[in-house]
Amino acid sequence: MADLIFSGISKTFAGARALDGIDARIQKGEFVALLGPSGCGKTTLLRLTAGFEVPDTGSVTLDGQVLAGPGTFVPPEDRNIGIVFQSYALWPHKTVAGNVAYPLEVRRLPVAERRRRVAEALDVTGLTAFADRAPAQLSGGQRQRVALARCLVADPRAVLLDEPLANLDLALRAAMQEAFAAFHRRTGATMLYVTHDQTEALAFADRVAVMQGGRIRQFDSPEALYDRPQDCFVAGFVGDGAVIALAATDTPIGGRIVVRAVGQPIQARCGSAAPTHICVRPEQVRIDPAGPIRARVSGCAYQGGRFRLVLETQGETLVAHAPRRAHPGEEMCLSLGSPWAFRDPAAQVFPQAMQDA
Ligand SMILES: Nc1ncnc2c1ncn2[C@@H]1O[C@H](COP(=O)(O)OP(=O)(O)OP(=O)(O)O)[C@@H](O)[C@H]1O
Repeated sequence: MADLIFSGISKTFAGARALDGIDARIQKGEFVALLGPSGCGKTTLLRLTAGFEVPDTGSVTLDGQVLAGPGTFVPPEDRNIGIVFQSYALWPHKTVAGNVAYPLEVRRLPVAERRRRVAEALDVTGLTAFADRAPAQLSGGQRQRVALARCLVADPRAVLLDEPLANLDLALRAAMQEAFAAFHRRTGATMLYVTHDQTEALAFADRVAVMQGGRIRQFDSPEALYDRPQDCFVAGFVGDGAVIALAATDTPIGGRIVVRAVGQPIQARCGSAAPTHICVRPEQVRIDPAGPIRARVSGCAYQGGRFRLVLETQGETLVAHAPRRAHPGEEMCLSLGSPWAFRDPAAQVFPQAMQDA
């Protein structure tokens, strides 16, 4: 398996920019998710990697080989990259084993070698017992596992997965997410996984590239995206909580800063000299009778074992988790524990210093 490098990639369709200067390096054996709203360019990046599209500028390199770039284009069939789509694209008249064997037949591998590799791929994907069934006799999740086995049997340099679980129901998705993660652990395959479901991306990917408007906004581990988002889009798109513009800030000392938000001075963690916003996750909002922030409940939803409260204070909306139900209109006091303060590159307004506020 191989390093996959995107360098300065842009792609325009009929005057509309689908990708706008993508730079990223995916390491050998990494499981990377491309996460972002509809139309942000995830599928286009995947299709460029597979060779179904050609970049306008920039290059795609796999294990030191330029696949696409100025004057170079390696056709899809010569890239040895496996692809799993949400539509399983199985041969209906072939058995499970026949479908999985197909790429090896095309390559004219000897029969004994074919049998060995098919048996191995069926074993890794938990399909050995289904080898002789037709695709029509399988569930959606089993069919998706056949597609995965067929892709793996060819020993690809990288595996691309385009929303592979989009057609499955919720319970099956959870089981299949676990199956993909187990598969990744077992094979060590470099995997690029497109999804707009952040639970899926955060749960299993080593790193997640959060995309918007054809650009990668942040490429980080799931915990870094959640704890230390770099801009308002990532803070709002990944995870639950609130993004609040700051009225004023102090000078940061040792990664901590006092900021003014929701009418209070608040101790925050910080990674930049002049933050413009804070990201407040539900775990950082404490319902505390002695807390300095007065808030009014505007919503309450049961989430299995806890309630998600939506709280209004000083024109801002916070989210908290609570052990008991609260009612709209109910008032409560809150304290905030260490939200994350960051500087949004697009922020126009520069916060005042605390002493001016
Ligand atoms: N073949 C094409 N012709 C014209 N426009 C295209 C083509 N393919 C993609 N686009 C446009 O490029 C942009 C990015 O599309 P892309 O499919 O990569 O987004 P996506 O993030 O995968 O979205 P989704 O989650 O909805 O699949 C969109 O505005 C889309 O309409």
